[in-house]
Amino acid sequence: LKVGVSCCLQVALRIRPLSDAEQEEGATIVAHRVDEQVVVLMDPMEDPDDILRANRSREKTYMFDVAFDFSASQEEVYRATTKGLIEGLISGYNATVFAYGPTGCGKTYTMLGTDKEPGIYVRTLNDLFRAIEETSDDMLYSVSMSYLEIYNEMIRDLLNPSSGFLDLREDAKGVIQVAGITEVSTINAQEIMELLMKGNKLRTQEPTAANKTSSRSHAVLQVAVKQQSRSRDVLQEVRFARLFMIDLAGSERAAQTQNRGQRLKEGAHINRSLLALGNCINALSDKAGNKYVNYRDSKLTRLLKDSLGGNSRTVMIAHISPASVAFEESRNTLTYADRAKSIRTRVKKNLINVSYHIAQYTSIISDLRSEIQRLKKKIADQAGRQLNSDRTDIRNVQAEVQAHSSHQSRAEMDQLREQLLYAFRQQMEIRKNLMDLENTNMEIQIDTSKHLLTIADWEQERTRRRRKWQAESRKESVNKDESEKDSDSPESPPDSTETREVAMARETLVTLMSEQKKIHKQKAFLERRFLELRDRARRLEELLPRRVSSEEQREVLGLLCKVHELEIENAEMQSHALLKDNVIRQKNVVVQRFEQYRHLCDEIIQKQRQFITDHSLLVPPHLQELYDMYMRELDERKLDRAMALDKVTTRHTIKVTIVGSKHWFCSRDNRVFRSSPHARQVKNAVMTPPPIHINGKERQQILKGVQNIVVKAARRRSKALETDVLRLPAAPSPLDPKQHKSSLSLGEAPPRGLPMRRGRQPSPELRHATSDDNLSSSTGEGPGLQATWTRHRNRQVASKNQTPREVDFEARRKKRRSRSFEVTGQLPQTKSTNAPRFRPLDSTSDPHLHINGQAPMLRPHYRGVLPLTKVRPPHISHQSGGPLSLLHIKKHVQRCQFSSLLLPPQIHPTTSEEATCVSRSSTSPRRAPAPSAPGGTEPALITSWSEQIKAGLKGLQTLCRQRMMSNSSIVHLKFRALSCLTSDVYKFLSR
Ligand SMILES: Nc1ncnc2c1ncn2[C@@H]1O[C@H](COP(=O)(O)OP(=O)(O)OP(=O)(O)O)[C@@H](O)[C@H]1O
Repeated sequence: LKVGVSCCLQVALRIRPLSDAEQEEGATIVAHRVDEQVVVLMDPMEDPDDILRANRSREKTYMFDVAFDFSASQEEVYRATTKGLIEGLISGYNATVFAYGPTGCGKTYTMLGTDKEPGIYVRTLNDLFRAIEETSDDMLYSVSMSYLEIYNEMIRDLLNPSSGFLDLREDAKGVIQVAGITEVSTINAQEIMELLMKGNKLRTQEPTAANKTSSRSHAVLQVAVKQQSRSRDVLQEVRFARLFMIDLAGSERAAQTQNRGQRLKEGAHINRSLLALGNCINALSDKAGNKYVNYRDSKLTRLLKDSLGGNSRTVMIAHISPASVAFEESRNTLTYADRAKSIRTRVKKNLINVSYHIAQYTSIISDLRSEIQRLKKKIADQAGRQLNSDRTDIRNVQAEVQAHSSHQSRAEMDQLREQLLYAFRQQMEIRKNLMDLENTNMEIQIDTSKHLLTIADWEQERTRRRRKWQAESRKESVNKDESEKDSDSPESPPDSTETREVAMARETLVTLMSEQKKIHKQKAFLERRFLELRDRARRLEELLPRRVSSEEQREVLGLLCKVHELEIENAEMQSHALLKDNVIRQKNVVVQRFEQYRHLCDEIIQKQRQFITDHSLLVPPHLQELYDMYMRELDERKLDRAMALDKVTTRHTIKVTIVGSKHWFCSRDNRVFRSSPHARQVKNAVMTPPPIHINGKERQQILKGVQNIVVKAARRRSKALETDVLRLPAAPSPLDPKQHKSSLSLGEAPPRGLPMRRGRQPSPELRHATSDDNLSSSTGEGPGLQATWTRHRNRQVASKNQTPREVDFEARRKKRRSRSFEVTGQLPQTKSTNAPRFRPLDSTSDPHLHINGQAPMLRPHYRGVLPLTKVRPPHISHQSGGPLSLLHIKKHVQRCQFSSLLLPPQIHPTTSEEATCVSRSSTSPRRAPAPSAPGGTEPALITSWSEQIKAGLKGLQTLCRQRMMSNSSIVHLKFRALSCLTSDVYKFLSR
């Protein structure tokens, strides 16, 4: 807030016409307007024959800023009192207009008026909105309005009476506010008038003997105006101001109003608050300024605090009746009004300066300005010194001639200086405009890319949906015969109508394009103009040495030029800084997108992993390897470091969340083989997830009635295992280390029909599979075979150590998760012939699963399992996707320099020999070909995750190509790798 200017409270007086009642009473006119400012009040009780009082004046004269009598129109009153406040209001000056006077003297008439003769409220608002409209091309306004009444010392919202009584509060700046008042934002005069009329009807009005439509409350209309420039500037000024328009209740004498009961009580309150107002006026008008101003005596004075003694231009319109019968009231009113004239308020403009991110630019410019000022002063001093020397050497003719010539040269130099300054100023102006244009252009570009992204996202989504629909309808058409097709027509294609957001994005794009064109034109024009001006300035600079005689002058002008050059250079630098800033902002948008996808990737990988763990699915070695690599990547915070690097570069905060408690890890039993040092390291670094507690009730529920499902599931799984083994390639010879190594990959699995691992003990996996199939063998089905695929440790342990209760619990848990189990107790038809998905017996060895608050007896063999609550039930569908090949993955992984991170296999060899082979081969990345898909189905959920990831990354790739992505390229590539991993998991699951 700027320092205020002291100004006096303006006081106007209005004398209403004699009312019918007064005429009937035979009252005479005692109040006369003498001229525009002077009013005379005559005492009707004076007896001209009273000799004792003969020398006393019969009349009292009052002078106000303006005075009106019965002949004054509403328009005249408004023009002379309030109109002038509007300009100040929109420039940021608070204003108050209040009508004061005894009851029935015309306050409401002046403020509200009638339909035919509207009062100050309407006229002010009309003019305010007109003024706003006139300047709305350059300025941006927001206007809000509230309307309240103070009735019996209680504040009521006239725009929302149901809000009850409101309180007055003082904000941090000491401005009085009405807490919870309704503020209507509009710049429509008609709308405001309607609200006003509505509010006024709610105002407490009762007929009294003195006035048929006596207002029993003080009505306060508050209009708040906020204004700021539309054009973006280095320093943006926001101006705000409040206008109070107050129609006070009239002071009254009980005898005159003949009020009783409620009216009398109202009158007492009105008089009390008016007395408080009078006291404040007295105190404020005290010439010595010693009196304490007690605003706190009434709500009215608290509300008027700023209007009376603070930051406001205030107009008081005092009202009196001209009738002799109202002499006393008129005299009191005139006395108070007269006193109020000497009240001074300190008005200041309410300004907030909003500086933008180019604040540094402002400071440089202001420094340069002060430098220019200093130079100007130097020139002026020099001229002054010259003048003085002229005077002293008046007798010296030679000096006279010199003076003459120096005067001439000074004039010339002044002219030159003016021209130079003008040229420089214009150059600066153009530079500034160019910067603004550049800034706007950048913002448009950012907006454009955002909208393009919205459209691209939508189009990708549409394509995805279409493809899905096409695949489904193809499948349907294969399954259904013709007659069925006729009766049950296929689903309609997915809705491809654009969303509102996309339509709006397209519309906005068109507008942005045209804006951009306009900006380009303006820029070209300004650049041409700038070049012209620069040439002109250079020509002037060249003239300098010839025109300027004094060396000092030349030096000064040279400096001036230098300063301007620097100024321009600075402006250019700032312009470049802005440009860079905008580029960074653009990049940041892309990085943020990457971040989103990274989280998505993490989530998918973990959920898929959880899925694998829960259902004890077999994990091919190369996938396990990739997964371990992913875990290491997470543990070593590599991605986060890359993100941090990007953060530093872009100076933007990108939230990078480490998966934290979701870290989980699967290791082999040390009794069977020794993990590599790195694996141990990773294992040690893995965080343990919180244990899962299952309450007794739930456990009981779980235990009940799932045995059948367990048996059925096991049977089906065994069948499926059999099928899988038939599809697996031949196993290598156990004696050949190379082949041992290769045996870990599916490509070198035993040939179809060959017995597994002859001449050696079955691997734990195999043993496990066999033991697993104990259940199925009990149903008369043969054991399933599983050779080289990694199986979860816990499965083995579970089969040995699990109690029936735990088994039952797990089966129950599975049941909850699998819809197909729930409905039929069997796997769906299409799945039953394929790889097993659900292993009800396997997951109960989860070390973190506490039943009845007790830790399980088993030692955990893998640490960290996602909490059960994180796992979603797999939604079964029959759609196949196109997973990326392993080669493809490797390509990307190598490109990202992941190859060095492809650590020795966590691929779970089944014997110590195998472990040796593995450790030997640990330095080279696996080259296992992608397993041939046995064909089958995958849960739709996983399909959609993978598709989302792929589609998203594809979009990002395109985006990266379009933009400068150097800073984010690492992150990008890593995301690619993550995506590949996810795809592989997906691919695996789809078997
Ligand atoms: N200047 C005027 N010209 C014509 N009629 C007027 C004028 N001033 C007041 N009146 C009339 O006088 C009557 C009383 O006026 P008004 O209700 O405005 O008084 P008031 O001061 O608001 O009274 P209260 O304090 O009791 O509300 C109204 O009927 C109004 O129309």
